Amino acid sequence: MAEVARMRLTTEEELRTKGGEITPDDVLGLRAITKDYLCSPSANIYEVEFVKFKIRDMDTDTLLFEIEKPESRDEDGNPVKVDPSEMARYVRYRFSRDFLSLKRVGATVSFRVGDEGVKDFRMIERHYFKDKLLKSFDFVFGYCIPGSDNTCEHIYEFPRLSDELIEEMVNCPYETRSDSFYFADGKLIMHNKADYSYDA
Ligand SMILES: CCCCCCCCCCCCCC(=O)O
Repeated sequence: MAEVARMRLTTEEELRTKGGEITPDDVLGLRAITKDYLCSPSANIYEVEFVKFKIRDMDTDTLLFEIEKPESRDEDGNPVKVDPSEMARYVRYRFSRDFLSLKRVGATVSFRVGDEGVKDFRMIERHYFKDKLLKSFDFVFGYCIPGSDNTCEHIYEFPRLSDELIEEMVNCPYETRSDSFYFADGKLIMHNKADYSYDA
């Protein structure tokens, strides 16, 4: 509670016009899903490239979702670097109602970084239903060495959702949304969005 009271509230409009870099504290102050991206794909100066993502229910070790990017190759069969501006920044997930009763979900992400090391790589991901903030996650990847392939799993501890809220979320597909903000050395370098339905 004390932490929330100390937090500086921010708005998307304010961050869009503030000038300079967007910081973790800036996005932690947001109380609504953003309408647009807070940085352009070209802000990804470290050429971070996500190549694989999977999530599992940690209590039963059941795989819930998995996606792997097929590697692009040139005519000689050599891997081709993907232009960051070509990477999808928006993902739509369709889960069943049961997903909302899970307690802990493990998300394993594999990513490459370019020729420069990434200091303090961190993701802040904020989940909303309509205009309500459900939970904000803060995952630290730490330092990534130049040219490295990295894989790590972070744990989403689910918030407790009332039966009424679950019912509403199931009945309002894609009105549950998230903003994923990625920082390197305290500066915003990537912003991805997702939306969710729970009626599969
Ligand atoms: C229902 C509130 C808690 C939500 C926790 C959801 C965990 C979902 C994991 C998938 C997040 C992927 C985000 C993305 O693709 O950018």
